[in-house]
Amino acid sequence: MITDWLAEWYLVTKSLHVIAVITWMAGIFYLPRLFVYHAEQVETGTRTDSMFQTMERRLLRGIMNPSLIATWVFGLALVMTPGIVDWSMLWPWVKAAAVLGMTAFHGWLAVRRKDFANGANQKSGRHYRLMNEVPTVLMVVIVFGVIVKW
Ligand code: HEM
Repeated sequence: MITDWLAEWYLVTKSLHVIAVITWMAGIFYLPRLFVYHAEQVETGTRTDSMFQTMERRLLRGIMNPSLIATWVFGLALVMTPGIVDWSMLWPWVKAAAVLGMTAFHGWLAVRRKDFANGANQKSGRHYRLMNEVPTVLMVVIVFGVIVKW
């Protein structure tokens, strides 16, 4: 049975989940910082502009997208592991909402990266600085949710 197998591998799955979370969050926090410098310091069409575009593309495609997929795959494996998630409690619902918010934020960053790649960014450095607070709040909610387990 798959559930027996998931129960046996629970701690390994959880370790892989946390590793994927760390690499995803590294990118989630760093990419908006790159956008701040890109928006404030770099003129469109210069060599520095194309260097920023390369860094942004590689961070998103090489690190963040695979990490998002791994976080979801191992996270859903944990959800299916017997005895781990009690849906009558509050925390799994709060975590689910915050994790969907984090995934939506990732999608927003991907769209903004395309704007920079097309030389069409409209947003200010201040805007990206403010948006950086979104994943911080979500991360606090997720970690307290999954560890304190209200
Ligand atoms: C993407 C969808 C996600 C799903 C389906 C998911 C689901 C889960 C589940 C079911 C557990 C096991 C809880 C337990 O063993 O008691 C877990 C553990 C954990 N998750 Fe997630 N998670 C997701 C994303 C995230 C994100 C984005 C973060 C952090 C920003 C995160 C941080 C953690 C941490 C730190 C643990 C370990 C908690 C502990 O050992 O007590 N997860 N996750």
